[in-house]
Amino acid sequence: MAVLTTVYKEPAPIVDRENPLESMMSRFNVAANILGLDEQTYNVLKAPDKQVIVSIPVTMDNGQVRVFEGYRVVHNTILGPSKGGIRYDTHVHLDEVKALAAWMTWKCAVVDIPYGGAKGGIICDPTTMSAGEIERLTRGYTLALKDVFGPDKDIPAPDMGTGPREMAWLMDEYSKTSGKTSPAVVTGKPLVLGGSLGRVEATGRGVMVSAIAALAKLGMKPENTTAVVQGFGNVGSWAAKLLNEKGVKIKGVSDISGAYWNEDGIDIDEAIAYKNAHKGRLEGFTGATPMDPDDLLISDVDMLVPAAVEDVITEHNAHDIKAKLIVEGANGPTSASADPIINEKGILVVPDILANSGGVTVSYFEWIQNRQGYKWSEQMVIERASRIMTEAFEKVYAVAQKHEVPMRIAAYVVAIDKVAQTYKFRGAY
Ligand SMILES: NC(=O)C1=CN([C@@H]2O[C@H](COP(=O)(O)OP(=O)(O)OC[C@H]3O[C@@H](n4cnc5c(N)ncnc54)[C@H](O)[C@@H]3O)[C@@H](O)[C@H]2O)C=CC1
Ligand SMILES: O=C(O)CCC(=O)C(=O)O
Repeated sequence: MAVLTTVYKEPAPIVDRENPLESMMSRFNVAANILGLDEQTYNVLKAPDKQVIVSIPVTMDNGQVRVFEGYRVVHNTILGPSKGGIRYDTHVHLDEVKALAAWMTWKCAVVDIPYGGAKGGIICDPTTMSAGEIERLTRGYTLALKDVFGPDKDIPAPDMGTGPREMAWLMDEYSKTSGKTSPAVVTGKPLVLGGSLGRVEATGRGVMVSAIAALAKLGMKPENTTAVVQGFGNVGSWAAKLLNEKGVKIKGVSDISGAYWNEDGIDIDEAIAYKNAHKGRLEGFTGATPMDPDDLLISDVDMLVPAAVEDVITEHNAHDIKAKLIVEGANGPTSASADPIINEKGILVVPDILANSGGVTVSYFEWIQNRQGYKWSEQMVIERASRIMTEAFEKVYAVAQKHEVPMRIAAYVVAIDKVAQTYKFRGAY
């Protein structure tokens, strides 16, 4: 018989991190002003449609029951069913999930796919949990949110700390409760369960596509470009690999275990193989020299690819950045306090809601394939996603030129304009 213990919350220190919701709102406000957004639409878009907090009891391997806290925030559904990943991390908190959900709304609008925005998260440390514990947690979370999720309502996907394995459990649990196999309820699934070819690498590939487009605007060639990548999980490792294949020399990489530098360029395939053989961590990697992680983002390279967590570029380190280009693989890696400093320095930033939108774009393709019951070729996925990303990049770049604003603000302008126009036509309030 399992013993019930008190509500379990991993320590979630958010010290030294700015509030991502405030960062999101401050950019939203600037873009809303540029658009002359009416007060009614502003107020509707400011507030998430739905915020659900659930307690998930999980029998741990030692027989004790821990109760985890989970969230799902649906920001907006005017463009279609809400879409967004699920994060397993000790730092998950409601304001973070609210910001991530809103970013999903803007991201889907920027790449013009028919989704609203949502995000979920559970406060937990998956690195200290067994596969069985994570499975029970994922199934419990799915059950608790079975009325929120649905192929036409709210469609989750992977984010930090989750991947195809968790999406498979979610799909299975949802299918059992709804009495029919429902692959389209979640994307990022393993291929055999209806996952799409190209989804695993899609976000990193989109980062690469937008980085190459940005380098062209700067008159730089990939083969003469140096870069560092912060975060070596799904997004970071794929971005590093695909940029490297285009000729970019990746001099530094980092993950939660530390940062690693090689002046001659890191062998990315070797780093990925090392990580895969060492529980997803680079710790002890001998193909590079350990360095202070704080120095990675201010190192002497042309391009930064933050692909880990929020608020790593702040007013405290922005002055020291030497790169000419920042391509945001992560959501919210740059806090609003750093924006004026970065703009003053003339650094080109490809913002998160554009640069990392390749993931949700291929998730959209996965959802279409599940509904069609027809599998696309990898080439088709790559070509269509690259075209969408390139068109979105050019559109945002043109809006930035027109309004003489940074690409980040331009991306918000494009997104909010689309959502606001949809409200006008639907007359939804
Ligand atoms: N997986 C996806 O398809 C998408 C992910 N993103 C965003 O990309 C970012 C990374 O997500 P994933 O790669 O999926 O997560 P992941 O869980 O696969 O990898 C996260 C990586 O970041 C590292 N990390 C964590 N804290 C760090 C720190 N303080 N400094 C340096 N490295 C640190 C981890 O060690 C790991 O290497 C997140 O912001 C996520 O929201 C955005 C769009 C889609
Ligand atoms: O693939 C998806 O549906 C969403 C991925 C995600 O969470 C993100 O883009 O931040």
